[in-house]
Amino acid sequence: MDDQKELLRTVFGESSDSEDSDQRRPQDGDAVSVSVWEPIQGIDGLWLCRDFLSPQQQASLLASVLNEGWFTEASQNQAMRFGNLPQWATELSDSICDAVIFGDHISESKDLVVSDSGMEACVLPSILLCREPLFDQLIANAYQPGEGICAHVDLMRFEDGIAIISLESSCVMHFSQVEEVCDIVEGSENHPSMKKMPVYLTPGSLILMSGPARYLWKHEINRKPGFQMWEGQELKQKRRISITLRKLCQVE
Ligand SMILES: O=C(O)CCC(=O)C(=O)O
Ligand SMILES: [Fe+2]
Repeated sequence: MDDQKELLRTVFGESSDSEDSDQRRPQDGDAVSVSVWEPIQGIDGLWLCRDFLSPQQQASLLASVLNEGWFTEASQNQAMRFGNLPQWATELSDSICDAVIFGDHISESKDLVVSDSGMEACVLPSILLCREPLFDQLIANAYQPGEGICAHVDLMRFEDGIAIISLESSCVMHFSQVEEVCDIVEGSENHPSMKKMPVYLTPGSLILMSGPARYLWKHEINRKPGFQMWEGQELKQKRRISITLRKLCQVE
């Protein structure tokens, strides 16, 4: 176990068991026991946990979201909460914390995952993981088939360390470097650094963005025909709901 993990486990103790919640930890019969994190190659600070929520946990989270009265009509596509989050969101945030502390990394090479700086990469720097609360802003987005979100970097009013959980429908999220870091010259659209990097998000998956992934890369979801391609196939679209958790910057 690496030093950071050992330190975090000492600070946080062992994984907390379910406290009257379906979302906290996998239940009996669930196949998932330990969260597995994949670094997204080429995007420092972007990690994917594919099986973060079991099907049962997804159903429970979706029920909690819908129970808020959100998304009862197809025209309603966004809801936000600031400050004290609903209990289900606090539990979700605790589960993210557990998944970071107790999860395992995988890498194609089976070597230690290293960041661009040559340091062993961590899913979320401990300075972010230890802040209290970990998240205090929640945004839930509902996308009907064909709907997505334009390329953007999340607003600077939010701190580093952003989590996105996907529900209901798979999608491809594309990442592209912000222009200032691409050293753009005219006609450089085909330059490797301008390439959009696709990341496949399945229901129940979680991505964490920090550092370069949060500040130096834009993310977008284009669900127009022809853009949701994965392994040569166009994805079938249904409604997709996402939960984004962030922490507001403190104002002095
Ligand atoms: O829906 C998503 O997966 C992304 C949402 C997002 O990027 C945002 O709300 O800033
Ligand atoms: Fe975003």
